[in-house]
Amino acid sequence: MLQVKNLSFSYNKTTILKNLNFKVKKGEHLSIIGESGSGKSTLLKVLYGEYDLDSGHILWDNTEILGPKFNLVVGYDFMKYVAQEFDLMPFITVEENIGKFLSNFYPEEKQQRTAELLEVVELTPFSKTKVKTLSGGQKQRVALARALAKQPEIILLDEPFSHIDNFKKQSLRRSLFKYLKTHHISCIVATHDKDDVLGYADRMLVLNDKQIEVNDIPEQLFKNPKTPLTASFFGEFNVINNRIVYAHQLKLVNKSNLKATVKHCYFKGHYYLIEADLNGDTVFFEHDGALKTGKEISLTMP
Ligand SMILES: Nc1ncnc2c1ncn2[C@@H]1O[C@H](COP(=O)(O)OP(=O)(O)OP(=O)(O)O)[C@@H](O)[C@H]1O
Repeated sequence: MLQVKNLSFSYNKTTILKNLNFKVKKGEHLSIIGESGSGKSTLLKVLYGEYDLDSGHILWDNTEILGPKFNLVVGYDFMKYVAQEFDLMPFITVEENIGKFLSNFYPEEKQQRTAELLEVVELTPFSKTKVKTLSGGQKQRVALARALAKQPEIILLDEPFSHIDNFKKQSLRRSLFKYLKTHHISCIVATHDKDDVLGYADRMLVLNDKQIEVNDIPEQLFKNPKTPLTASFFGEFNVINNRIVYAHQLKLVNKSNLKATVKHCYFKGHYYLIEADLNGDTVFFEHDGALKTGKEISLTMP
């Protein structure tokens, strides 16, 4: 289990993380979310031992994770970290990059393991391709496979699918997260994408103003977001009568006390997002058809 106790960290004199406390159990999947600049990447780097803490402790089971002041080489065998900038060897092939950290003593096992990992990241057809000729998304997948090569106990992923197109993202996400769960590998994923969280993460931690705003089960946070920041992660929302109401919860009805005027209509595929004026405030709701600008409407909320 990973235990983070009273962790504080600053770059020079600027505090980025203040007094964080949380745990990640074996095989558990934790998502870290927060606005750009809230310190998600910094937290992953600190957990990896890339920096020294101002104060606090990080423990993986009984091993204390320490920064460069105490370690000549950053990192531990049980933990892998895939940064946003993946640092691969460009002049060798995909399979050589993945196999780089596997023992040459057992060539058959090495080959099997490489083939298994290529499948997890859906790069089997590129096994003999030189990394320098790959696209950004393909390189990101090689970096993921390489981090898994030696079966870590915990993996830290910084926006793991940021370079991967939507077409591939869905299946890669399923394949990778399924692999981590089956092999009881704990993972901490910094992300901006709710699809990386819903359906996969056991817990979701929201970073705000250097601290943990909330750490809970994603379903709870989705159903009952306590703050606009949490709600905004899941989608378009409104604050009406001091309540957070998602756009999909606000419905058009024949008659109600919530009278609004349509301002704009956005085509969103299987629905339209309607922007309306409600007593001088802008509200958004989802509707299955387009509505004309200027139309007077009535709305209801749960
Ligand atoms: N090496 C560094 N030295 C000094 N300040 C840094 C360094 N790296 C990041 N910062 C600052 O720390 C803060 C947190 O940055 P960080 O990259 O951790 O945020 P983030 O939540 O991961 O953002 P994003 O979602 O945009 O990736 C930012 O204000 C950033 O400018």
